[in-house]
Amino acid sequence: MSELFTDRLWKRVEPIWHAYLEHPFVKGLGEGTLDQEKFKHWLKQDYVYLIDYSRLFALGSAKAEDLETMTVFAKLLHGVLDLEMDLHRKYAAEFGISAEELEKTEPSAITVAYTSYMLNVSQRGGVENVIASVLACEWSYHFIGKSLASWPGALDDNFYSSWVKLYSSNEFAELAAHCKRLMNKIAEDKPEQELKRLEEIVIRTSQFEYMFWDMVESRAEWPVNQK
Ligand SMILES: Cc1ncc(CN)c(N)n1
Repeated sequence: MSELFTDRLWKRVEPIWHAYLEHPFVKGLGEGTLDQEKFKHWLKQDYVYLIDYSRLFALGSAKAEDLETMTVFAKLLHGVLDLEMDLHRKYAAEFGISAEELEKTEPSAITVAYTSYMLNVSQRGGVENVIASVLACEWSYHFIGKSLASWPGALDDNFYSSWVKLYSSNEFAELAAHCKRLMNKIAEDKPEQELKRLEEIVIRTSQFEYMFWDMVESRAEWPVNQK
């Protein structure tokens, strides 16, 4: 049996994704010691990130050439809007932040750069660009969730255990698996040159993921504050 495209991708992204586990923000989540002001920054930035991320699934559905692919993108869209963003809304309520307030968050420079990159790549290409753009996001969070779930105490009752539980859950695993299956199916008949191009999108988005962790750790917004 020939190698799956996602196995090939894994070899390229593995060093980047292992660096996430060494990142102070991610470590703080797993150890339950993360500064809540930093987490609040993640919560707000990630909420507006996920709004644009959802648009990608809607775009994937519109660009799909068959009903099966259209349905997978629709399931992924539902997964973000309901399952994942519900986690954000619940945490926000604990901070006394309403869903409306979350939605009004001003996206930071990195949030804009990351979502604009994915939207640009996806709008310029076919369904293969869309799935390559969204893959690292869904798959790497599940990788992080599963890794943190094996750390001592990460699933015990602490402020961040709901975070670890969601991203290591079977429901979230299924969303990541949908993305991987779709990526492999679409890659099946693609020439090497095209596979290389898709691989680069996955590497870039993996790098953006690291930059997003950095941004929330330092609570960065824009370099010059106008307020
Ligand atoms: C930045 C980012 N990347 C990935 C995920 C998981 N969907 C997320 N919520 N936020």
